[in-house]
Amino acid sequence: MERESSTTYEPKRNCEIRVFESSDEISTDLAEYISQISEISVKERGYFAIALSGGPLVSFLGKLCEAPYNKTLDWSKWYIFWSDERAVAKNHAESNYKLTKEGFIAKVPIPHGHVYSINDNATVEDAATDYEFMIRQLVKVRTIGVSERNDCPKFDLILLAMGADGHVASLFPNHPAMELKDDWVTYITDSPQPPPERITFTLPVINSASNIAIVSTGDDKANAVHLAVSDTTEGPDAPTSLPARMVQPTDGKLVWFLDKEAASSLESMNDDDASFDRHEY
Ligand SMILES: O=C(O)[C@H](O)[C@@H](O)[C@H](O)[C@H](O)COP(=O)(O)O
Repeated sequence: MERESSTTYEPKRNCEIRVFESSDEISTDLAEYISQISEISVKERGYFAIALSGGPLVSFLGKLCEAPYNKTLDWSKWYIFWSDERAVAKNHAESNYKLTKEGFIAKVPIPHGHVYSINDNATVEDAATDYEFMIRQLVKVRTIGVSERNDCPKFDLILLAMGADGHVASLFPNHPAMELKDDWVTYITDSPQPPPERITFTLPVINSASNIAIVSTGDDKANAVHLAVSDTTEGPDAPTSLPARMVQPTDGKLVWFLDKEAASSLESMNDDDASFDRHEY
């Protein structure tokens, strides 16, 4: 795909930032990005283990269901997981599973048995335990890779959205769930955004992925994007408790997909904290 890079900053933090004119352009580039990672993963490991999030993310997967990807990708090697789920029934309008099924999975030939949804028929505590157990089984047989650094699952790709408060998956600012080091999957019962009960990957799992993409649009995200990618470590803006900032792959690659509005605060970064590669397409 032809790309033009308009501005490049010396990267200090380990990420790439792609800025687009419209959601449609994000969708186009994201499809190519996912397709390339899927092909590499299938070639190298025989599988493609991808974790999705809920919310608006599925609306960016439309191009992946169309030509050429619907014909060229080896969908039989895809394994689908969720980085978080809201504690609602699978047929509820707010179910991440339902949103993803209707907007993506039903449109591509991924084998039914490769879709690992989170149990909606248990307490959030039990659902988190079950999901972690299931992931452990799949790590053992290497359907999901393993991080050599910490034995965490190494998903080929984790796709995240970000809220205006900087939350990713169901990890919210200042929430104790952000501190978990040994759990892979946890639950919360006090989400500041409804519904209150949710199941979520922990930061060690997110950060162990080979590839992480954060897709974020809208000017309400501009401040969180700025705090997440800046090098500020002191002062009132020090974003140590911002979940999106804590997404720091240990051995993988992080790419931000932003529209111009979400990227608008990046323009004000000066040379001292211009800490990212910025490309406009
Ligand atoms: O799980 C949820 O309750 C939300 O859907 C959430 O995680 C969402 O991804 C962000 O809030 C970004 O959503 P917007 O880009 O639509 O603001």
